Amino acid sequence: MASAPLNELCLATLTLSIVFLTILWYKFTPNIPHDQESRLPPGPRGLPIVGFLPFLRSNLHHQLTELSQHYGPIYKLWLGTKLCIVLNSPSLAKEVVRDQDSIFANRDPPIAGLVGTYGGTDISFSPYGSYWRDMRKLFVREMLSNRNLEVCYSLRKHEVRKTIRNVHTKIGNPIDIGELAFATEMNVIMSMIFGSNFVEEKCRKDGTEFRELVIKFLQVMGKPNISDFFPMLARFDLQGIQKEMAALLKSFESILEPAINEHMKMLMDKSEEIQGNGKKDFMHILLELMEQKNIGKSADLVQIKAILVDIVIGGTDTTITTVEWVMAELLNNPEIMSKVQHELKDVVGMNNIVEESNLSELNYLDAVLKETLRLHPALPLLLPKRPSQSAIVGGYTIPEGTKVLLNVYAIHRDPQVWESPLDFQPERFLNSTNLDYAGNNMKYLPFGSGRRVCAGLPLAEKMLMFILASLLHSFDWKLPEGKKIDLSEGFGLVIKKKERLLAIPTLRLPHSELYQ
Ligand code: HEM
Repeated sequence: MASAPLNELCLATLTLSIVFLTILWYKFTPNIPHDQESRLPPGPRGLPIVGFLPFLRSNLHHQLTELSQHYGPIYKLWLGTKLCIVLNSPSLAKEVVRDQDSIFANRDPPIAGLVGTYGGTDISFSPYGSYWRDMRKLFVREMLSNRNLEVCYSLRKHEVRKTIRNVHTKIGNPIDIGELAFATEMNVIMSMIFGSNFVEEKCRKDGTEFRELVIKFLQVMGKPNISDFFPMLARFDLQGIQKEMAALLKSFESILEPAINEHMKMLMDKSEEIQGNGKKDFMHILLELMEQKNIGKSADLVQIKAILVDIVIGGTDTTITTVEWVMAELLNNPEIMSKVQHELKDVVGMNNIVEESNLSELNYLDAVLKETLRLHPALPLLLPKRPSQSAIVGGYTIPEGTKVLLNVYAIHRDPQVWESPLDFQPERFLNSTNLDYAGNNMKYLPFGSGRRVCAGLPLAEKMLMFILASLLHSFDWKLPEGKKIDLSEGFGLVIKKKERLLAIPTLRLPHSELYQ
């Protein structure tokens, strides 16, 4: 008996909620003009109000690839009040990142992404325009200039050698490859940003904690958030995602702020240490440029911190995930691993350690890396785009403000584009002249293409090749007894292996001093 009023209450609440949501839906669903609506691409029918949202799965890129088999290379999904259009072919990619790049260079960041980047004041999520252009120029031309990358080689070498020494102490024991790659990449990035002292003091102490933080940051950013699909609900933060992201950003700041402050002080004191040998770390370049531009003081700091989020969070997880996938594919394909090591023996020699000058000669390893990024692109849907005006793509209308996903995962595995697309065959990259990372060939886009192509590409390529060549030249690797490779994927903005990869190293080089 007592449950009857409760049921009535539930029913009333439910009815009211439906009425409320219906009103909101009508009020906030973008008003697409009738002539445009009839020219939208096809797509699955969702439910009223929520659209396709209840049917989304956690491995979104798989699901979107399956949908392209039903609805064709361009289709639409209504996700709450948000219209989302997915592109799944090289010719459609060309229309967007080549023919109409200036319209599609705008981003559609998730709300968690905005919270995690101080309102999108970083490079990745800032809208297309002069602010983004200045920030990107500063990063690409100043921080990642050829000269600066050359000058920083000693830092990269120092960290990679440290990793080799570390593995040497664990010969015969299982090593977590992701953890190893993380420590190396993070130390390199941190020393390039703050100088090597910071790495010794800080990263060493908080290494594991920091890794968890980086992983969590990208997981939270990739979580489906009701606020993104019903923006009018964002203020309620119903899933607590915005709050969680704000807390993660605070933890990130607590690690970086002392170093930023120290640099500011050093710059103000014009200390010898920083002036000296032309070897400026990123922080120094950033602070100097900000000072030259006379941007207001508080704006400076926010911009600096936002750029650091891109480099530290965006740059490291993509790189280490890729190292992990390469090693997993090589352990799964021993004959390919042996070809890589043969090449290392020929190019580097068994009495030498890998130097960055060797990397351009390692054609087979380069092909292995490219093939891995074909099958396992770290960002399989790139970063979402939002056209700044309505456009026609594939003969269909894409209205202004739509979320546009370029499904690189589908393109990279399309049997009409690649022969035996699911097989791991590095040879397919050996004699191809235009399958590079710059996004010139629309069938291969692991770093995106057009104006918003990955800004960290020169550093990413150097680091990936250097870490992999060094690990594979110094050691032989095998799986722990009885273990099989599991190539299934986890969930998040960056697609990682579901299971951590453990592998056992044995010595490969003849002289112990090559491990010092
Ligand atoms: C394996 C390593 C990496 C992969 C696969 C990767 C991939 C990508 C992709 C797919 C995009 C989006 C492109 C688009 O939407 O068209 C991107 C953007 C970006 N990446 Fe990377 N990335 C990697 C490493 C790095 C590193 C090491 C850094 C920095 C040090 C970096 C910094 C950035 C930035 C700043 C953007 C935003 C560019 C913009 O919006 O203008 N990435 N990356």
